[in-house]
Amino acid sequence: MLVTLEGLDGSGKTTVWEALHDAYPDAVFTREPTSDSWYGEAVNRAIADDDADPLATLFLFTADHADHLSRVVRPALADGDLVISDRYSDSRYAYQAASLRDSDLRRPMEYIRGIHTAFTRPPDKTIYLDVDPETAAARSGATNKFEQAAYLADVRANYERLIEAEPERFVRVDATQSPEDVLDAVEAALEEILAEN
Ligand SMILES: Nc1ncnc2c1ncn2[C@@H]1O[C@H](COP(=O)(O)OP(=O)(O)O)[C@@H](O)[C@H]1O
Ligand SMILES: Cc1cn([C@H]2C[C@H](O)[C@@H](COP(=O)(O)OP(=O)(O)O)O2)c(=O)[nH]c1=O
Repeated sequence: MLVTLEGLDGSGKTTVWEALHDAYPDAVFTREPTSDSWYGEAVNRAIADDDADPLATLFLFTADHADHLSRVVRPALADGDLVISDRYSDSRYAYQAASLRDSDLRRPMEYIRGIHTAFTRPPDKTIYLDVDPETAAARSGATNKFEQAAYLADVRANYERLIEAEPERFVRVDATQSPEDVLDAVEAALEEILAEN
């Protein structure tokens, strides 16, 4: 089963993902952008480059996703493992649709979803750490172009569209709570998800 963690920068995904290692020692913990491939390195170069072309950046993230799927996610799922990914395809649908909002693409989110459909493996469940853009930008330190509050407001609106389209896939957690309470809520959500399957 594939469970993904999504949310704005600074929503606390990585904090939760790291804490979950103790509770689920047999799960496969992974992330996007990947941290152990040259595709992930290429993505990190694009993130750090304020002048990177947004469409080119979309394809770099998507290439990293393709490699992540074939190298990590599909083999782990084939072995029957629980896979917990810190960010996944919804990050592209939310972030790159915001980056491409003023581009020549008429419907960026639909376009981005379209290029994934043929090859991706959708998550079974997605835990969405919900936080306002100001808190997100403050927590993340606004160190890269994706971490600015105005941009994050667009990204958050895109996540809301995704949740509205597939309410049964998402579990929303209030990420403005203390780290302990956020972790408790995520662990409770995961218990329920695993009990259902
Ligand atoms: N619930 C929380 N309340 C306050 N600060 C938090 C919370 N969760 C994480 N943080 C802090 O916010 C920053 C970003 O957290 P992180 O887990 O890296 O978020 P993300 O992976 O979603 O960008 C870190 O400094 C972290 O210690
Ligand atoms: C996976 C992914 C990340 N991103 C962005 C979100 C982050 O600003 C940045 C790096 O992701 P990440 O390392 O997960 O950052 P954080 O822990 O702060 O949330 O890349 C996209 O724009 N599209 C994507 O598909």
